Amino acid sequence: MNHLLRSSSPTVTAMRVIPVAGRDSMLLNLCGAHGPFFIRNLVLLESSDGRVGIGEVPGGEGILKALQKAVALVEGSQVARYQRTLNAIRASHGAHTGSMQHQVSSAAEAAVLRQPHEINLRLDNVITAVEAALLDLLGQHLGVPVCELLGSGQQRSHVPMLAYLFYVGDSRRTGLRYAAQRAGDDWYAMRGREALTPEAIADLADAAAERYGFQDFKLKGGVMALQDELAAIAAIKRRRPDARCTVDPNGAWPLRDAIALGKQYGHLLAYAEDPCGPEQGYSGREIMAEFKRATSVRTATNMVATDWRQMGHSHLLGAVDIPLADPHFWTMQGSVRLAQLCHDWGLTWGSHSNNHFDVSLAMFTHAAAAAPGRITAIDTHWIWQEGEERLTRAPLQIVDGAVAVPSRPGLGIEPDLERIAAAHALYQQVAQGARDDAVAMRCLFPGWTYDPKRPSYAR
Ligand SMILES: O=C([O-])[C@@H](O)[C@@H](O)[C@H](O)[C@@H](O)C(=O)[O-]
Ligand SMILES: [Mg+2]
Repeated sequence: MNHLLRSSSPTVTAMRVIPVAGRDSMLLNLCGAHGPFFIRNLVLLESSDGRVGIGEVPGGEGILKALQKAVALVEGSQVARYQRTLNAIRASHGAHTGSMQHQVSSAAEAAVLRQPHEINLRLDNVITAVEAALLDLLGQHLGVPVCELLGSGQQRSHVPMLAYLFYVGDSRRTGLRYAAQRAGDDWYAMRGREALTPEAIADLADAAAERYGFQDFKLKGGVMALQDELAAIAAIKRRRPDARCTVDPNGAWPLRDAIALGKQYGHLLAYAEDPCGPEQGYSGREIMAEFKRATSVRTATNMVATDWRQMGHSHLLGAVDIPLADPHFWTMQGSVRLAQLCHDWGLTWGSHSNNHFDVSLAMFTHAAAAAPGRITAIDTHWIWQEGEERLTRAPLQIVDGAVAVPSRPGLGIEPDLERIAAAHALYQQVAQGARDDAVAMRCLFPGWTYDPKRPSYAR
């Protein structure tokens, strides 16, 4: 490198890694139930021109430690040379430049059965946290929004989001510290109350649509019997015939049943997300391809095409129409690169999500804003936190089912340091290591264990 190059780039003067926690409802999934708190990791960068850049990624010790290890590589670096800094972090983990597959968890962790929400935890989460914060700083320095620095630049003014619906357990029966349940029929009251039937799911869809204007709906499945989850979709469609609906059982449905019901009810679905997973020695990609061929239902995934190598296999098999390229594990740049490929190859880009704060909402928004062509409404868990949680002064808003892309420079958000300190204090009080959704489920069903092929609640 030529050290004599003159650069007007600001430098990073300080990097802080801050684990934070927020409150959640008792959302059910294949792995159990969300506990009363979720955790995330934040990166805050200060620059020599007096600015602050921010990034947010999943919580957990592995990512936290890897981010702390990156501090020495980030501090003192030039903001405009962010690629060089990201490559240095990759190299410090033994990854090649641009490699997408290194895990940050230990070999021992990798050896145990990985649950759906663990599949996407890897070095790219670490890269993304720093990448987002550096792009935020660079955008502010140059006076342009982050989406204009990604791929071929900004492609849309609004990003469509979907209503991510969950069956909700009765948190009062758990003895855990969930927020008190409220009376009323607006979204904020309903999101904390039990919802276990098709009509209750349709009520949630109505309340979410009323509050945020959604036209797209996703039900987290793997909880009830397959036909009951499709009955919940049918209940939404009865009330909203034009709704675009999908269901995501995280690969739990046996292929035979999924094909039989997919043929009967597939017309209700805009696409099916990870309907099936590995079976009888065949990979999830092979089984998904069989499902698709047999039912003609389009498929989406955040489980079987989660990096470039898997994408290659998936494409050769014709397994997936909609890769859900969450920037938190594809990186912001990687996610947009995949969006460009989807556009050129006739696939549809979308994004997966996990519980997140409003920093991630901005990150999703900028990545999706830079995705060319027709995209599918992207996942966000934000509706389960919106109104009570925030780490920025003015979170982006979901209006008419979409977020307007901010025209302010960088990510277009302003960190609220007091709220961040409070979320960190909560983390210190409640964090219990890695996410384990079995804990809350065992409060309802003592001795409950995860089974990737059995619904978690209706057993
Ligand atoms: O929040 C959840 O329970 C979801 O199941 C999440 O963990 C998944 O990673 C994700 O949303 C998905 O689409 O599979
Ligand atoms: Mg999914």
